[in-house]
Amino acid sequence: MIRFEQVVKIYAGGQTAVDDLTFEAPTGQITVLVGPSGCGKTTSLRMINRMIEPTSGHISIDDEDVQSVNAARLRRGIGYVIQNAGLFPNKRVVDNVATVPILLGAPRSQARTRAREVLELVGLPGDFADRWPSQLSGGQQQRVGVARALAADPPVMLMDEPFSAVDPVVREQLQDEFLRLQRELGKTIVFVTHDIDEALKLGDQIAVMRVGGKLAQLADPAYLLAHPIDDFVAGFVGRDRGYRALTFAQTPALPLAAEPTVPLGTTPQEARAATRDGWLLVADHGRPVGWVEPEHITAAIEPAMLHRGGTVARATGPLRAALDAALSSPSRRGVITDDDGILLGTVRAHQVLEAIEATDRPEVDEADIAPAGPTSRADR
Ligand SMILES: Nc1ncnc2c1ncn2[C@@H]1O[C@H](COP(=O)(O)OP(=O)(O)OP(=O)(O)O)[C@@H](O)[C@H]1O
Repeated sequence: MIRFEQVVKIYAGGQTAVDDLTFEAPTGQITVLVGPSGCGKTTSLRMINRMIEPTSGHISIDDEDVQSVNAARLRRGIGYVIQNAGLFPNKRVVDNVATVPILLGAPRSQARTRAREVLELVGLPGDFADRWPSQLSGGQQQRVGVARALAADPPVMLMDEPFSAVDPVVREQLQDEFLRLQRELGKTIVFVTHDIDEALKLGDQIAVMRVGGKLAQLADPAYLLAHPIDDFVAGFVGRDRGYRALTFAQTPALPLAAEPTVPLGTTPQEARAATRDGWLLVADHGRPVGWVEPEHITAAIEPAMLHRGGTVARATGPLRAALDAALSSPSRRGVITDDDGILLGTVRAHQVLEAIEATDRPEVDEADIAPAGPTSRADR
């Protein structure tokens, strides 16, 4: 666990960057520091590995005060990932990743073997290792940055806007892969971002900071969305927070209606006989593949005829996904499957809304600042 106790940082010019910061980042979880530009996120992060020294207060890792550890040694034991990856341009990818293990005394060949393993783990197998950083895309460079931080298998990782410099599609992929990795590795991570959506997606708990370096609220994502502590936090988590909170709502049993399906290859005549309201669900071995309008087909059903707009939701997934499935379906019936993608039935938007109405909201805690709840990544 990383613990901040009344940490203050006042820079030489008199600028208070961090003001009386107290919080804990629990072992094996992702704590996200989020807030507007200049609120002291990076300063807070860099005080953990002593790239910046606090003016007063204490930071400890597993009850050991970081001030009592040699700064260079401390840093080698903590993974650190920054925006734009910060790779050494004159070192091949494999040697970038092997840097810390070598500094820690690993023989070069062993460090390189480990580097190749970690590169594979982050989705850069084979010949990527032998390229120069300039021969990689921005997203691939970020992956190398994550691999480099993981190479020495540190229990603690500090990540400063690691996915901000890539386009939104690549960012989503990197976030998904990062969550998958974290489920396997269970590192203690402090992650800085100014993007509330990224914070809500990645954080087991979120520390919202305000300009002046003060902690505004510390809570898990569902609680933060349901109970922002003041106007600043409410504004920061956004106007559509009620809708976004559905991402975290436990799914009650939805009233699913049986939905007739036909396979690919069904003739127009058969399809017209099977439809109830002009739309017909096509499934392949129980897996829904899309909707057709039998009135508008003139040949046996093939993939190119399918309406692809509708999303599919898992029965165990969030209510937001079920609502989206209903709203995006051309038949207005949302397709619901089991975890293996097998059709369970369909649901209408008003039924999802009724389920939402019946859902408990997170309770308001007596304390103004809520502790992170028991929700873990694996549950989402
Ligand atoms: N070396 C420095 N000397 C003086 N002031 C600094 C220094 N570094 C940062 N600051 C100031 O401290 C405050 C906090 O900066 P910090 O970089 O920690 O914020 P941040 O929340 O990470 O911002 P951003 O999201 O823009 O990166 C800012 O007002 C900044 O101008």
